[in-house]
Formats: sequence, C-alpha cells, structure tokens
Amino acid sequence: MVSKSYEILLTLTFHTDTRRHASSENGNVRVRFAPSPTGFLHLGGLRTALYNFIFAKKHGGTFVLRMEDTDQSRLVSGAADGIEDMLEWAGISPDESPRKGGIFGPYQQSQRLDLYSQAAQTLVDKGAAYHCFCSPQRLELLKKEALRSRQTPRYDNRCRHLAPDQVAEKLGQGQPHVIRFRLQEGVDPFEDMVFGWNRHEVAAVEGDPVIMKADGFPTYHLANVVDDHHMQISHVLRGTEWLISTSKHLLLYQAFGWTPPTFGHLPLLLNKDGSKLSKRQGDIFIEHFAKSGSLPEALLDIITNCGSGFANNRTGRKLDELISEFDSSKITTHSALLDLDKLPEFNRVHLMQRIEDEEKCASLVKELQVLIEDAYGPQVQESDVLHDPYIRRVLHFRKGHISRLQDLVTPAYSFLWVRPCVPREQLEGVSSEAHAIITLVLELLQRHGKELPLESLSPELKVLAKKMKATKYSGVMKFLRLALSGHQQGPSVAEIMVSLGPNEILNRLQRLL
Ligand SMILES: Nc1ncnc2c1ncn2[C@@H]1O[C@H](COP(=O)(O)OP(=O)(O)OP(=O)(O)O)[C@@H](O)[C@H]1O
Repeated sequence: MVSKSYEILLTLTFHTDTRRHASSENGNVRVRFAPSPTGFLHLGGLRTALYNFIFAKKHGGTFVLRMEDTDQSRLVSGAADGIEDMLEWAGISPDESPRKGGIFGPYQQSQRLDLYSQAAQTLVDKGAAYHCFCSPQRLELLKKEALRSRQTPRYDNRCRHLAPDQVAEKLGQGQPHVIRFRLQEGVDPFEDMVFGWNRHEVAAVEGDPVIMKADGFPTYHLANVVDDHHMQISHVLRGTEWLISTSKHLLLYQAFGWTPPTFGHLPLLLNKDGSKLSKRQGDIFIEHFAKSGSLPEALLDIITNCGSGFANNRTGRKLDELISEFDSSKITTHSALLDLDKLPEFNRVHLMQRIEDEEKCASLVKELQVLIEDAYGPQVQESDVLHDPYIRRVLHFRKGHISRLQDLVTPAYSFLWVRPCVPREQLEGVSSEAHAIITLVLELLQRHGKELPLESLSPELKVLAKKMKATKYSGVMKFLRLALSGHQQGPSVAEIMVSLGPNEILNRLQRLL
C-alpha cells in the first residue's frame, strides 16, 4: 500500500503536450476491455469499454473482451455472461471474446493458467523473480509492526536472499510458496496518452509483489502483462486507478524483454456529487437500465457527454457519430461527473430518432405491441389498436413527448388502447350541447375520410366551436378530451384525434349520442 501523498510525489508529470497518438498506427490497433467478473457491468465499466470500442473502430482496429477471473474468491456467478450480454445490448460487441473466441483465445484468464506458470518460471530462470516461502503469519506480523511504527506495510523481500540450494530444498519438501517479482530500482518514465509523462519509483515504496499465488493462480499484474503481450494488445486504455501500477507493469515487460503497449489511463465516471460509483447502487448496473426501458444509445451518449474526448458535446449523438467525432487527444485527466437526472432527456431524444427511422420504428411497434398486450390485453375492445398502422401513428404523434416506450402504457395513455368509460353526467357537466358537438365532429370526420391531417384539424375545431351557442372553445375542447380520452388533461384534442384515427373517434362518440 502506498500513501496518497507519496503517490502524488512520485508521479512526475512532464510534458502533457507531447502525447503519442495511434492515428499513425492504423490497422494494427488492438485494444481490450478486461473486467473482472466480480459483479455485473455498471456505467463506469461501460464507459471504459466504450472508449476502447470507439478507439478500435476509429483506427480500424480490433476490440477484445477478456475476462480477468483469476481471483476465484470474488467471482460472481453469471457475471461473465452478463458482462458480454450487456456489451452486445449496448451495441459495442467485441470482435474477440470468451463467447466468440478468436485467434488469441481462450479469453478467460482462468483457462490460461499454464501460460502464466510458464511466464513466472521464465522470470525465475532469468533471476527476475523468486520463490517466497514466508508464511501468512509472518506477513501479518510484518504488517502489524509497520502499522505500529506508522509505516506503510510492505514485504521486506527476505526470500530474495535465499540461496539456490535452500530454495531447492524447500521446494523438494513441498513447502507452500508464492513467486515474487524482483522490483528493480530506477524505473524509466513512460508517456501516458492522457496523463503525459509519468514514473512511479515502485521499489522505493513497495515490497516485491506476488505474481503467482500459492494456489497456482497469477495475480493481476502478471496475468495482465502476459495476456496483453500474447494477445498483441497495442493500446491499454483502462481506468485511472491503474496509473500507479503502470511502472510496475513496465518493469515486468522489461524483465521479459517484451515491447510494452501504449498506455492511456481514462478518467473515472463518478456520481454528480463526485462520489465513487458503488456496486451497492443497484441503479448503476446496465441490466437495470435495459430492463427499465433506457435505450442503449442514450446511455452511450450520456456517459460520453459528461466527460472528455470530443471537441464538442451535444445531446443525440449515436454510436457512429461518437466514433467519427472522437479524438483521443481531447481526453482530459478530469473525472466525468454523471447526472442521471438527465437520462430521461437523453432517452427522449434518442427515442425520437428511433421513431423517425423506418426500420427501427418497426421494432418499436413490435415491442409496444407486447407491452400493450401485457398491460391491457383483455381490456382491449378494438383489435385495430394492436396493429402496425395504429401503433405507428401513436408513436409519431407522441415522439418528443415520451422518454420511454413504457410511458405509453401508463394510465395517462391507457385511452389509446382501451376505450374510456365516462359517465354521461360528467360530460353534461362540461357542456349542455353534447349532441351538437358530437354531430359536428362526426360531420368533420366524414369530410376527411380515412386521414385526419393535424395541421388543418386545430383550425377546423376552432370553427366548429364557434357554432356552439352555450359552450366556449375551451369548453368544447374539454368536452372532447373527456369524451375521447377520459382525462381532463393530456395531449391536445387534435393530437388525440389524429392518434385515435377516424374509426375509433366515431366509435367513441357514437356511443354517447
Ligand atoms: N467508475 C468507473 N469509471 C470508469 N471506468 C471504470 C469505473 N470502474 C471501473 N472502471 C474500469 O472498467 C474496467 C473493468 O473494471 P472492473 O471489472 O475491475 O470493474 P470494477 O467495478 O472496478 O470491479 P472491481 O471492484 O471488482 O475491481 C477497468 O479498466 C476499470 O478501470
């Protein structure tokens, strides 16, 4: 563990303006999103996955999904599949993954254990790593002593100094052991794509880290470096929490004699008050958004809109626009503060775009059919309301007013699917000229035939209202709204009429005569 102030002291930031860019390396770009299946995908993870995806697509490269499931004690059942499902749902499908496979597979670290043991042995053979036989009790004691004297606990590297015959003897006796990496002093600075020049003198603050645990599983540091090398990852774009470990990873690359990838540490997504997104906040999981009617493109838009990486931010950006407008040199070191109260607005804009797209609208119609059946099935009196033309018309008239498809099956919109029951006395309370109003509206319907044009309907209703003796325009509108929707408030009467269509209006009004 390193104290925060020490970390800052050791982070030497030189020239942030001399960043390396991938644009010159088009074609060979391979990036990876490497989550631990210790929980389901949340908005923060999605953001980092998205930046990897965008970066890959921008440079004609490959987006790899790798499951870092070596910490067996923290695995959550179903999480690995859940993460891949949610990337698919979000439309940022990996090119290579545990499920899809690929030439560098398998893509689950738990299935690559031999590779890590061989790698660890290579380091031992080179003298860059060593077997450590210190017991958990000894390590605990070291920790307690350090804390008592107000020091940062660190391993004292005792087993570094074991003679080869001592090691052989202990191994021969089958003594439990781990493998530790021998940290070298004097690390070279590296140029991070976002944070510029950095260097962490790890050997000065940490004991030699474990790279292979007693159970034969590697730790993050080894597995990550080995896999990034073997999977030919060109750019490691990951959360800023890994910035401090990068010097350690570079020492590993050096010990193996491998060329390291380019690193870019992405700012984290935080709550709008600056607090960390917590897995205990149930509402940050992507599955929650998918189930509650958020559109994937709205989520991708809001999580990029609140951060950097683009020359300008605007609402309504779709994935192809995110890719074309992305500029990695515009990613700043500031955290991205997410205001989820704005999500309905993002969803509204993207739902409108879907409705305007012929093909996407056809899928929305199908989805809405299911929602209507579920919500109102047996109460639907007229089967036309379940058919494509009616639902499509409703979608076009309500676009821009609703932020989720589900809004259309709330009680406020039930009148679209189920005929309202309005007591005659209530209608008579609004106007004593019910018969006259209905007759005039039926005449209006006859004039128009099958289509009701919204533009001319409002002025026509005004003219119609003028013919009334005892009811003002507002009273006529109130009457019609109540008769047609059963509500006293809601969309304009003209919009209600256009949505319902002539047949349904006829049906609803004739019953009142
Ligand atoms: N709030 C966040 N904002 C941006 N990126 C994040 C956020 N949280 C995690 N990431 C990034 O997502 C990737 C996968 O992370 P990981 O699966 O370890 O998620 P995690 O929520 O941090 O889980 P754990 O607590 O188990 O480490 C990493 O690159 C990590 O840096």
